Amino acid sequence: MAMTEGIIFNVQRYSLHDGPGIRTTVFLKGCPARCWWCHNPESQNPSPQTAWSQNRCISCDACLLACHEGLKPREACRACGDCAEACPTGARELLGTPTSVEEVLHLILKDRMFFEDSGGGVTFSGGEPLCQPAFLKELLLACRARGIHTAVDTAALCPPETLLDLAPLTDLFLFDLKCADDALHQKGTGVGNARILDNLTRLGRMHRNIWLRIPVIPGFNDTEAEMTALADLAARAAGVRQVWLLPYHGTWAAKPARLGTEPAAEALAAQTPAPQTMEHFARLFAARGLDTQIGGGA
Ligand SMILES: C[S@@+](CC[C@H](N)C(=O)[O-])C[C@H]1O[C@@H](n2cnc3c(N)ncnc32)[C@H](O)[C@@H]1O
Ligand code: SF4
Ligand code: SF4
Ligand code: SF4
Repeated sequence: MAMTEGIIFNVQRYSLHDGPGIRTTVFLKGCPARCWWCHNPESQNPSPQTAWSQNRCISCDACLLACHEGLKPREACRACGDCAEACPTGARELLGTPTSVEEVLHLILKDRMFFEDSGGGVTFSGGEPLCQPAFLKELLLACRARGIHTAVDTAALCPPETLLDLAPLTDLFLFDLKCADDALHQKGTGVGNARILDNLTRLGRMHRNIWLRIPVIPGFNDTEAEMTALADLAARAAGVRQVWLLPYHGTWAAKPARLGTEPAAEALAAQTPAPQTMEHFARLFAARGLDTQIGGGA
């Protein structure tokens, strides 16, 4: 097997919200979008980076001593991870590790028994997993060769050739749609949605197992007009088996401080939508004949 490496920032075992059954979710680093609500902001930068949690720090200076460059400021840090390794409390972390296909596979195979018993498998998420296409392709091939069910959790922010090349190797797509209006999409995520919609049309022509995932984000797409437009779009798309409406949650909240960034003003004001709001939006999709669920994905 080739020794392709990718950058991953987390592997979550026993995940119940990223497709059917019990799953291992592998998070790949790098994303061209900057959704202000993103619960994985540590995924956006494609390179390994350090983080620091003030509330865990006991001011022991072990990290300072470990960094032979005197604890580099963020811009000069080469993300070697020595400071994180020296930290006794986990306050200093390295987010993102170059990892080979074999290493990822080794982790995945630990849970094979759970996959078989529950109808689960592995989900590749991120970040935008399609930003590391060669790595992802080898992982998908390796899983296929071992009969492991695969899901790719994507916002389809990639050239169509990349998506279509990986489609025959992927058992399930968790395809994210964030809003129908291009200008609104640009405003909320930093990128337009023309490529995403085109990718959905192309994927639907060749793949029969797409679950659309639509995050319901207050102040962004939680309007009757947007949800109706998304429901129309979902009803027109080919290959869609299910629609999942994901209520916004604020689990990103502690992350900007760790990453040394500022949260967006919209994020500070956002509240999780009420269950009645979610149910109302779900009815818009169900009324168009779509099998619609509210929640995380399974
Ligand atoms: C972090 S994304 C990674 C995959 C891909 N980049 C995408 O956006 O679909 C995984 C899922 O989390 C959802 N998500 C991100 N931030 C969220 C938040 N604050 N509340 C609810 N869902 C969120 C996304 O809409 C997507 O369905
Ligand atoms: S990751 Fe390496 S270079 Fe960066 S601050 Fe830590 S020890 Fe220094
Ligand atoms: S090693 Fe960890 S606990 Fe000690 S000063 Fe550095 S960040 Fe704080
Ligand atoms: S596309 Fe996904 S990973 Fe990228 S910023 Fe948006 S929610 Fe986060």
